[in-house]
Amino acid sequence: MRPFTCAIYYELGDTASPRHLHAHQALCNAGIDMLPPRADTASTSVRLLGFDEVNDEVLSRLSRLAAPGTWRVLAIAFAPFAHPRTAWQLLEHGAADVVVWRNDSDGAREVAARLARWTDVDAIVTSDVVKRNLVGRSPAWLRTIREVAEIAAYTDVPLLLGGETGTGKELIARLVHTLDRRPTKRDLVLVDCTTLMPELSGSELFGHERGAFTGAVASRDGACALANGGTLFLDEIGELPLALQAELLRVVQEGTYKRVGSNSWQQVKFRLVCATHRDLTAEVQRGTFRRDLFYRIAGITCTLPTLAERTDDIIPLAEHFIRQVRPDLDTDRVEMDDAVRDYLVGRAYPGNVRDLRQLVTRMIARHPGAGHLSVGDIPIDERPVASDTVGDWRGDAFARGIRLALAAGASLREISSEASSMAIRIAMDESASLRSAARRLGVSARALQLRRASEQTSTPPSMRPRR
Ligand SMILES: Nc1ncnc2c1ncn2[C@@H]1O[C@H](COP(=O)(O)OP(=O)(O)OP(=O)(O)O)[C@@H](O)[C@H]1O
Repeated sequence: MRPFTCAIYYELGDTASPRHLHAHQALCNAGIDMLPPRADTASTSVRLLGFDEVNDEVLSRLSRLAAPGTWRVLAIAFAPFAHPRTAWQLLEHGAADVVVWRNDSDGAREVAARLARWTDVDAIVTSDVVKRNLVGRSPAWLRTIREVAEIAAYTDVPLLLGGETGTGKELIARLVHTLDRRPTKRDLVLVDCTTLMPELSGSELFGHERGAFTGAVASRDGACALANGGTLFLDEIGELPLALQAELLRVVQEGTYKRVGSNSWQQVKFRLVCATHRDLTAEVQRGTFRRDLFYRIAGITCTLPTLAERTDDIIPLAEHFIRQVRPDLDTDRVEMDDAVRDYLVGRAYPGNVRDLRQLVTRMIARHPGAGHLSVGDIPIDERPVASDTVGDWRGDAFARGIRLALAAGASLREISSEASSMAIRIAMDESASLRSAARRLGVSARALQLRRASEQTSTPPSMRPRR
């Protein structure tokens, strides 16, 4: 067993109780390297928090210890003193894990097993394969990566990745496949469910026989067959047509499917990773996503943090993208001015990491290749508007418009709807791309695209904006 460096923390005053000393001895016997009580050295990697009862003082000490970016705390509650509510309270106050210590041999074994798991997961998180592909050391990001690494290495249950657009769901799906420890692991197959055509009856997923539909000139394997023995990543699973949801349920549940146009069943086995930016539980409530399928694909769910929740990662990500976009540049010499750094950190990113990547790409395209990246490299449509053109928009002109609308008998709904349509039209007219218009409006590009599409279908042709 690997030796662990850890400190045991006695909560009941400075003198350790016999129970704690017993536990201490049992942990030492289990191969866990213990530091003396109250040792407070920065080099210790694990801290054990042992206590007989949970009171406010213990909980607030725990919260301080486990504050983001400080310690990962494994709390030990000594039975029979631990109340059934205790474990929850400890988790709520930041403990990463809780062991209820029933007797010395079980308790020590359990602690050792948990620490071994932590050490293994830490080794994955700090491995080259993770560091090379995924940038980020913020507490929110590290928490996510740890969770994903553990799922990938120790389980094969279906994983559902949530999170806004551009938060890195596809990248994480690829990581799960890379970290998967199956000895005979085969390929990763990616399917974007927004591109599945219902009229092909799921041929992209299940394959088809020759002549199954017009254009099926030869039989073909679908994604399920290609992913057999590997990983199937279904991106934007929330967009999967209802008819195909039933078919997919059978594959996930029983591992069987039929090719389109065939009567014989095929067997498959793959790891399933799905991703969505939608709230699938709300879709289940609305009846647009099957409840049984939802529970099948969401064996474990993991929601990726937005860039706003991990602002510490913005500059390292920007530097990573500079290196990616211009590998020919001497990145040590292409530094960012403080003003550029402040701008990048303070800016809103509705499209999250993808937005940041696009912005850095545009900046580096303007950069001559020598010297610092300065505010002059910031694209024109990104620059602040001169202050004299920015008045109080809720002023007289706005009120005049509303008065005219009310006088013409417009309802509140019509006024609100027209105001947002006009904002979209103006932002689109004044921006170089849909993405930068979306940024000005504080919405994601996808949301803007959907909104424009729905306006175009609901507005009579004569009233449609020309763009
Ligand atoms: N932690 C990260 N480190 C490096 N690059 C990242 C990271 N997170 C995201 N990216 C990059 O950001 C872009 C968007 O990531 P990705 O496509 O994985 O997001 P997504 O959540 O799947 O987006 P969508 O929901 O729109 O499909 C990609 O270019 C990806 O390489």
